[in-house]
Amino acid sequence: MTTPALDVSHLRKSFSRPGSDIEVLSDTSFTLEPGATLALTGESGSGKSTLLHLISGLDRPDSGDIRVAGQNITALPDHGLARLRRERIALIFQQYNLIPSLNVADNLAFHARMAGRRDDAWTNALTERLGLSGLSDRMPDELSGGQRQRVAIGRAMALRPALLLADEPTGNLDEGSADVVIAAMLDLVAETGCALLLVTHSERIASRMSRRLHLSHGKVRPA
Ligand SMILES: Nc1ncnc2c1ncn2[C@@H]1O[C@H](COP(=O)(O)OP(=O)(O)OP(=O)(O)O)[C@@H](O)[C@H]1O
Repeated sequence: MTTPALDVSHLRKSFSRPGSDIEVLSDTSFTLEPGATLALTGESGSGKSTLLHLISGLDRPDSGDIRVAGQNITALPDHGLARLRRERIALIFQQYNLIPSLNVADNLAFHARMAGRRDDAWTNALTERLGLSGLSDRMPDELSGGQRQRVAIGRAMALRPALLLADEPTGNLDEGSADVVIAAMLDLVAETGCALLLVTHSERIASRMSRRLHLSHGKVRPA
């Protein structure tokens, strides 16, 4: 049996507010196989970003388990979690989050170099596959939104993660640029066997994923 890229089991998360607690996730469970693509939808405030933060190890659940490529991240101490996040989980955000002082080539290779896993052949292949070959010397502020997001995808995939988490990755892009970005992600996910969990408000983008889940009242259900 294949080990799931992601196994989320009975997750609960509340936030304490003066006078009241907000239960955001009450019993959230799902799995994602290697190479699978999943769209997560839900109303604003339903907890999509909270769920991504827990899966990426940026925050801890109150209870429940999260396994990434078989490893239970909820049981890991902080340093082990930081390492797993660096090596197995990649994140793409709506705001690109490129390093403004580094050019395209250095942004793309940044995380792999930081992890001591420089692989020039793979980063060169990613540069070409993402249509960035002529842009290697450009700085982030000299790029369009779609180009910036393609650099962010390259940076995420340079480490060959088991799981790619994308939070509204095309939220700032027009339809044409969004389509190019989604096609690039799906192409690289299919090639590497990485699993993709993508949060979106867009029906059009969600329909491109192989599976869909809707988050409502703290639980996910097939959409
Ligand atoms: N650190 C926090 N402290 C208190 N409440 C929080 C915190 N983070 C999130 N929340 C609350 O948890 C709920 C879910 O927020 P979350 O950002 O996960 O929703 P979302 O589905 O991603 O929304 P959107 O689609 O608008 O981005 C909201 O009611 C939010 O106010």
